[in-house]
Amino acid sequence: MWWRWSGCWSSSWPTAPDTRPRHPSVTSVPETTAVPGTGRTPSGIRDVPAGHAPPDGSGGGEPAALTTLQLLRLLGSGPRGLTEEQAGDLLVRHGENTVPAWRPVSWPRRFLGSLRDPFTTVLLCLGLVSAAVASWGTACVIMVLVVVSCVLRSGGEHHASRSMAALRELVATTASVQRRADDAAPPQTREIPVDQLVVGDVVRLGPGDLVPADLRLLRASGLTVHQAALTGESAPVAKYAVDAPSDESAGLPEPPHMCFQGSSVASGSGTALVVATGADTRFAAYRPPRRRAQSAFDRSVHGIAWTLIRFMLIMPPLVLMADGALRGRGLETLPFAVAVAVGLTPEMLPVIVTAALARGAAALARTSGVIVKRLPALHDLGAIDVLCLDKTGTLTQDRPVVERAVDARGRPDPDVLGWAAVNSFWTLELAELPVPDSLDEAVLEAAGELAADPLEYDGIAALPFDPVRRVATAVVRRPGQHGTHTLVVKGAVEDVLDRCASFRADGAEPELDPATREHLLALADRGAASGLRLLAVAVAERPARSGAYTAADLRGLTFLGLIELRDALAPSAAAALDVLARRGVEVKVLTGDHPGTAARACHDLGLDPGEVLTADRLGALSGEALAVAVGRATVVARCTAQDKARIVTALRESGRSTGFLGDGVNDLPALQAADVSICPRGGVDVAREGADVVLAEKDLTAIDGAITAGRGSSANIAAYLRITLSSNLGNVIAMLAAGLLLPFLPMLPAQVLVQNLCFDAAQLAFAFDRPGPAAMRRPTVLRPRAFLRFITAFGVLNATADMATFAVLAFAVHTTAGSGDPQIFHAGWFTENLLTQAMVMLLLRAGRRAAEGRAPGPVQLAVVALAAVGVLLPLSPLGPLLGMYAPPPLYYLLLAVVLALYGVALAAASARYLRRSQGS
Ligand SMILES: Nc1ncnc2c1ncn2[C@@H]1O[C@H](COP(=O)(O)OP(=O)(O)OP(=O)(O)O)[C@@H](O)[C@H]1O
Repeated sequence: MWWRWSGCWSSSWPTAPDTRPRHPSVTSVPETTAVPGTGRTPSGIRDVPAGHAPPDGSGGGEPAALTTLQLLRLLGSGPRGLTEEQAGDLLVRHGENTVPAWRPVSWPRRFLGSLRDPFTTVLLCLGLVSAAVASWGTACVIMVLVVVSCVLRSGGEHHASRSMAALRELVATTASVQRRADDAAPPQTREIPVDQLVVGDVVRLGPGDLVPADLRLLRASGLTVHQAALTGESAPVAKYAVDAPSDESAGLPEPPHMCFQGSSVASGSGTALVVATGADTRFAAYRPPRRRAQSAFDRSVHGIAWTLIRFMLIMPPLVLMADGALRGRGLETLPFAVAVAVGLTPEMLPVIVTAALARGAAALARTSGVIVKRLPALHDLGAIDVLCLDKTGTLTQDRPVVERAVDARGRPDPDVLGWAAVNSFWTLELAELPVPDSLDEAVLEAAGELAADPLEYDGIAALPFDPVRRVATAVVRRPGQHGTHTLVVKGAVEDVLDRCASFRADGAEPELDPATREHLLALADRGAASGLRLLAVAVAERPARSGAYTAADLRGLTFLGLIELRDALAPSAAAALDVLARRGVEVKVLTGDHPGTAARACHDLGLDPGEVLTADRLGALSGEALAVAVGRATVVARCTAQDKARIVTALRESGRSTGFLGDGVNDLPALQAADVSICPRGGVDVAREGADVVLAEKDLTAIDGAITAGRGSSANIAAYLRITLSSNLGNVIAMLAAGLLLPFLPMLPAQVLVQNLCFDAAQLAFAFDRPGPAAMRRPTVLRPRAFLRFITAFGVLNATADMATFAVLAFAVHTTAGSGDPQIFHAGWFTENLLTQAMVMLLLRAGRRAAEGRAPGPVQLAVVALAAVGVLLPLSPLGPLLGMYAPPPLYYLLLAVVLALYGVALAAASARYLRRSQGS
């Protein structure tokens, strides 16, 4: 059955390209077939595989300058492609088609790279200062901190990048290659991983494909490519096959008959010969760095980090000056001042960020098949508060079925379906599209049931569907009518009507006046309002000609009627939309489809469509005005790729954290513009390759899972930052105060640093924590002001507990020992610091938890370990080594009271903070 396309289209396409009638094409982008012929003598080609020199000894030349025949002979290939054996040999000899810059970074390089982290740099500087004043103990402990944090960080990143690479393999791009089992066998088209391509392979290109290597076109139909990555030019560029290139065209920087790796197909299709792979491609030579704008979360974390670094840098001179002025101490205080600055550093931040993200991404891949290709995108996912998506396949199943075909009067008319099938069949056939469009499949399926046969016509030329023009055109010859060509056009109702001058009704073809046009649009609106998808069909007769057809020929058409298709709603969409709304994520549908169809789909899924906008009404708006207009709407219909990108950009610039879910070539600019780009695994190559997150299926439920995982990781990182910084700040305030009040240093530098090491180790638990449901309810945003308020408030509370401990310690030591022994003071304070830190970890974390009734496993364990070290270390043999002697029992008793009071204050403050932050 000719209308059953699935399978036969992608796996084996026998010999159609060589046997079908071929003609120049329909638009400014002509269909071209490079028939091998003769041309200039080649003069030296770079990429010729060894052993593939032309038998005529013609040497070589630039692939762009040779004739097709010369090039094929030079590469030992042919229009039917290589044999599997030849391809295998070439792969072994010349290696895989991968760009060297993409090879993974080794662990030692990562280790060196982690030394460039700002916190590490500051620590190293402080270590050097300590060494310069011969404070070797401090310098050694700082070095241990640096090495531990770099090993953990580079190890974590290395592990994360290896698992990411393994995950990326699952969504690796493939190329459609034409190969033969042996010399005598017919060519078979099959998908192979892009890295398996070799020079001489013949590949097929279709809309959305990434150009997998440097290629010379053998045939092309309406082919345009985006080559912005190579040239910076954002508009698609026409490409066509040329058999014998002129000097002028071959000498162009981007010859029209060559496609280069790094570009992608915007529309049309082509068959091409691979002329360079891997390191020999142009892309490998000048791949421009693609820097992404920092996400809001990254910006907040960096902002906080730099504030701390400034604070750390002013800390040692400040301590020195204050100590000098008030206590008359000199440079001997420097190691202590350095240790205080080190105590402020959240040096585990990069480690915890990487570990939390990698863990979240791995769990997501394991549980729902969602692959996060760029690790920080997991944060961005957690932060999105607006999700833009297309309609087809997201809200609907993308399995349209023709409901009926009607003429201009709205009466059933099988002829309309017959012409639509002619259009679908010949556009698919002549354009050699690797994957048929679902609307075309539906039309062919329905027409097959009516026994309509497009093969009665001869296909002449075709221009496949173009999302900007929104029409597809086939030029055919009716049986026996050699002097006439028939243009058969189908597409979006408004776009087809714009090209019509008359309409067919009751056997006549009256002029299409404005009133009839309005009437036909209203007919379409009624169909759309009941949720139907619509295709308008029109034809025109033209005298036969051999020259190319252009877009200008698509006018003066006769409107035939409409095809109405029903695309059932996706079963899980309604529930997923509801969950997204409850998570505080606003959904916006940006579609190329009819406004009525999109609004009805939203309505049926329980998403209030409100006022439905069409992209042409937004044309004049930009920036803030556009964001306001789009902010109010749920559906924007009739969007082109550029409209979708403008809308996403406007939302982002208005401060919304924006995600975009799309899978087609017309979604590409919007995917690039979004904070997080999400694409299903079945999306076109270029969309999938550029996406931050790849879903197993185009399913909104999976997005909810991904958002939850993102919020979980971000919540852990935010909790780490809040807890660490507030208790570090508290300790630093208390140490400075004690330093000024006491006749001796409140803690020795080595004690400060050991205490810091214990804190750091315990806080690693945050990377493995499971935040409670409260963290999942809203987008995770770190608001720096609120954040600073938090750390100041809790820091002061912590410092108050510390100061109370001084008093207690002084009292206990004085009553029992009769003197203020610094070693006992140090031990007492060490214990108190670690115990308060453990309490902060437990209470600030469990404050949220307790309300939700779940116990935090890893954090709880870390808290117990930290408390145990705090109590036992000064009592152990290590205590005296670090300059600490056991405080009297009375101290522990009084400390318990202080801690109990601190615990109550902390729990109350934390509950108040929770109430306020949940209310805001
Ligand atoms: N193969 C095709 N041939 C002719 N017309 C088509 C074809 N595919 C789509 N159209 C028309 O173009 C319009 C816009 O299609 P487009 O692919 O841009 O958006 P969509 O897939 O319907 O929506 P979404 O962007 O939500 O996925 C459709 O409403 C339809 O009328």
